[in-house]
Amino acid sequence: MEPLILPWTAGEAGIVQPCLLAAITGILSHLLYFIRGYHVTSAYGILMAHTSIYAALTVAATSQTGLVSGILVSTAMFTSYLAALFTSIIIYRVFFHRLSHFPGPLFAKMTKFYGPWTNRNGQMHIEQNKLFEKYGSDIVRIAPNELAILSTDAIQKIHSSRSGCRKRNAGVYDVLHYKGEYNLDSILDREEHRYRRQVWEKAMTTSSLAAYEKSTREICHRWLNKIVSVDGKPIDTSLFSLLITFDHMGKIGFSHEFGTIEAGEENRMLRLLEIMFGQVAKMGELAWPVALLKGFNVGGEAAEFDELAKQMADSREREDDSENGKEDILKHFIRDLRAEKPLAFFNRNVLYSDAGLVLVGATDTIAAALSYAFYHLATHPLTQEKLYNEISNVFGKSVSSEFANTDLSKIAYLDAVIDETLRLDNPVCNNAARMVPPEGLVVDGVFIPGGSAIRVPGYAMQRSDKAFVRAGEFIPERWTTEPDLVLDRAAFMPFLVGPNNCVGKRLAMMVLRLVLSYTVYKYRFELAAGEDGTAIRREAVNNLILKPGPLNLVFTNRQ
Ligand code: HEM
Repeated sequence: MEPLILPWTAGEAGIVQPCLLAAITGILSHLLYFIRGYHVTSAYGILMAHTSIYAALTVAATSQTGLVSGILVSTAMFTSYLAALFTSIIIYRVFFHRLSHFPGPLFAKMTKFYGPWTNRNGQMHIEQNKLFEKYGSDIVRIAPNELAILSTDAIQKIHSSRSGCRKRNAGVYDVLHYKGEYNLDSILDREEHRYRRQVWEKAMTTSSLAAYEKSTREICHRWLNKIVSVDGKPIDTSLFSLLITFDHMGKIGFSHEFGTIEAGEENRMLRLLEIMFGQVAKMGELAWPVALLKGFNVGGEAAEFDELAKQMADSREREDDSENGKEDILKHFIRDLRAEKPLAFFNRNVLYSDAGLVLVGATDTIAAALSYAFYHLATHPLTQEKLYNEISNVFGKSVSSEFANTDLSKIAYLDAVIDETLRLDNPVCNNAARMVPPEGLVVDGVFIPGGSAIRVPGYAMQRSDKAFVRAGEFIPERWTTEPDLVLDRAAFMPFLVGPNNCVGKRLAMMVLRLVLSYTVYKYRFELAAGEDGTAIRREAVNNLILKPGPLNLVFTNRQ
C-alpha cells in the first residue's frame, strides 16, 4: 500500500505549503465559526479542541519526519493558523463589523483586551467618560462588539420591562454562577428571574426591613463605640464603612457575627469578597478567562469565596428553626428551599449561588456609598450642620432614644445627601452591558444593530452636563429646594431601573440613613491633619463595584 502523502512530505515546497493550508484553515475557522454566535462560554471546549488538534498534528508530523522537524512543522502550521485567524478577526472587526462606523479607540475596535488595559489602574469608569468627550459623540465603541451610550433614551430602551435587551451573551453575567446555577443578578432567563425575584422581594418588604432594623441599630452603636475607643485619633472611614456594612450584612443576611468593626480590620471573607469581583473587573470584564478557569475547575480565591458562601448558607440552614425567631435574608431563601413547591430555590446550589450574592450585593455597594457620604459631609461642614438640624428633630420620635428608619425616611434632606453622593460617586460606576435583540434598537434616532452589546455607564451618565447643572459639584439641594439643577432626572440611576433594578434598594437606604444619622447626631467630623481628601478618588478602584481609596477623618463629640 502507498504511504499516506501528508502536506509536509509533499516535496520541494517544504514547509510553505502546509503553512499556507493552515493559514487558509485559520481564515475559514473565523469566517465559518468564530464570526458567528457567542463563544465565551465555550472557551474551555475551544481551548481543548485546539490543543488536541495541535497534539494530533505533532504526532502525525513526527511519525513521518522525525521528532525535531515534526515538532517544528506542526508548530509552524499552528502558528500560521493562529496568525491568519487573528489577522482575519482584526481586519473584520476594524473594517467590516456592524459597529465599524461608530467612533472609538482602534485598540477597542480590535480586541476586548482594551477593557483590561483601560482598567489597569482601576479607573475604567473615568477613562470611559473621557472617550465621549474625545470622540465628540454620545455613542462610543468600547470593544469590538460593544457600545457605551450616554443617553436617557438608552436607559429606558435597554432596561425597561418592555425592552428586548438581555443579559445573555453580554459578557460578565454568563460566567457568574455556582455550579451552573445563576444568582438573581446573573440569571439569563426572564421567567426564571421573575420567580427568584419574588423570593428576594419577600426578604425586602417593609415588615422584613422593620425586623432587621434592630440589628442595623446595633451595628450603628458598635461603630459609635469604635469612634469613642480611638479617643480622637484619625479613623480611615473608607475602611470602616466596609467593616460596618460587612458586619451588617453578616447579621441581616445570615444572623452571623463577623465582628470586624471591633477588630478594626478586614477578615478573610471580606478579602475574598473584594477579590471575587475584583478579578473580573481587573480583566476589564473580559469573561472568557473566567469561563476557562471554571472549565478547569480552578478558580483560586473565587472558588474559596464560593466555598465560604456555601459554608455560611449551610451553617445558617442548620441553625434554622422557624420558632427561634432569626430574622434575616436567608430565612426567606431557606423557607422557599424547604417548601413543598418552591418558587425558585429548587436545589441547594441555588441557595449557595444567592447566598454569595447577598455577601456581594449588601456589602461593597453600601460601603462605597457610605465612604463617599462621609467624604462629602466632611468637606461640606455647612451641609453636615444642616443635616444635623434636620435629623435631630426625629431622634427618639418612634423609638425611645434611637433613630427609626420610618422617621428618617421622611427627612428629604437626608435622602438628598445620599442621592447626591450616589450621583457623583456611583458605586456601580460602569453598569454591565446588555445584548441588543436581533431586530436592533433605535436610540435617539441612531440604529444600533442587533447582536451588539450596549451599556449606559453610570459614572459618566450621572456626571453629564446634559442632565445636571454644575454636574461635578456636590449640591444636595438639587434634590430638594433647587430642582432647576436637575435637567433630566432619568439620568439618575444608581440602583438601575426596570425588572433588574436593585432589589436591595430600600435596605441600602435604611442602612445609609441610620449610619449617617447616628454619626452626624453624635459627632462633627472633618479631614484629619495631613489628609487632603484626594486619595478617596485617586486611589479608588473599579472592582465592578467601586472600592474607594482611604479617607482619614477625626470625630469630635457634639456634647
Ligand atoms: C447603595 C447600595 C446599592 C447600590 C448602589 C446598588 C446598585 C445596584 C445596581 C446598579 C444593580 C443592577 C446590577 C446589574 O445590572 O447587574 C443592582 C442589582 C442588585 N442588587 Fe443592589 N445595590 C445596592 C445595595 C444592595 C443591597 C443592600 C442588596 C441586598 C442584598 C442588593 C442586592 C442586589 C441584587 C440581588 C441585585 C440583582 C437584582 C435583579 O437582577 O433582580 N443591592 N444593585
